[in-house]
Amino acid sequence: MTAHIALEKVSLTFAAKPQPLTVLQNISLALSPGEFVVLLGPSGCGKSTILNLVAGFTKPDSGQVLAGGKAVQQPGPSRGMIFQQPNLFPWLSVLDNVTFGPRLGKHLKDEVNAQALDWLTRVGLKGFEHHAPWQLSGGMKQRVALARAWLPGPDVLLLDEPFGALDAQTRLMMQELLREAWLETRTTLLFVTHDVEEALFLADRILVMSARPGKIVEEITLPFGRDRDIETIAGHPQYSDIKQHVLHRVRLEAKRHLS
Ligand SMILES: Nc1ncnc2c1ncn2[C@@H]1O[C@H](COP(=O)(O)OP(=O)(O)OP(=O)(O)O)[C@@H](O)[C@H]1O
Repeated sequence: MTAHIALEKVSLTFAAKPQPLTVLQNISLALSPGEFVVLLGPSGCGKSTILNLVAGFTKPDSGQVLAGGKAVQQPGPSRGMIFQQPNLFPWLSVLDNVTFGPRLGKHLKDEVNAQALDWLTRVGLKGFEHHAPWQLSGGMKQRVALARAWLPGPDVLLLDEPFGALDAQTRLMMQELLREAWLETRTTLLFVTHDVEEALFLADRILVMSARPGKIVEEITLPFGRDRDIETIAGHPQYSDIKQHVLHRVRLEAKRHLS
């Protein structure tokens, strides 16, 4: 199958002081259409930089970044991004936050509003469309961000530690919500986290990165199936071994980073 997203021999050095900083060196990776891939790796190894490259915010010094077989030239609605902070406009209602992008593109207001209400219902925010962001909890704000990212029907969603600031209970609910929306839409997801359990629950495949300059040092395809459940996954016969292995690998790379 043709890769939906690909980095081919990508290198990137930032012009930093006192010396340039090589963040990625000759890194390659590929995601199939509809795949859910999680990136794990030490702080500063270049995970967000990879998302920024795929989003089109940054360009590589060498190598290629491809989406749907074409070189990524600039950001576009087919590649959405969700950050740790929901970044909502405080002066706009929930509905206006969700519809902001499509309305800028002069899409029909009634049609966009109907789709936005549909997404707000899916993320459990029916009845909150006229609330202001300050009237919402952190988890509710991140639900708005999910609805906003999914509204334009992106082919790819890039998620940069989207649940990192949430409490454990809310995080679990958001993970389940994300999986449901992903299974329904078949969007290709590239998700960055530091949380190994989160990676195990969410991913089809985990990519472990080395310390900077970041490379993929291990790839683990999870055997849990797509129809998994947060309450039963830990009972899978391979869960403990895989968790231990991934934890060990991630800690090893983090130690290398510090030594
Ligand atoms: N635009 C930039 N200019 C200069 N340096 C940058 C720029 N963007 C990122 N960096 C540096 O590149 C390195 C990699 O950053 P990146 O955010 O990709 O790491 P990360 O793996 O996502 O880290 P974390 O897990 O801590 O979020 C860091 O040292 C960062 O300071």
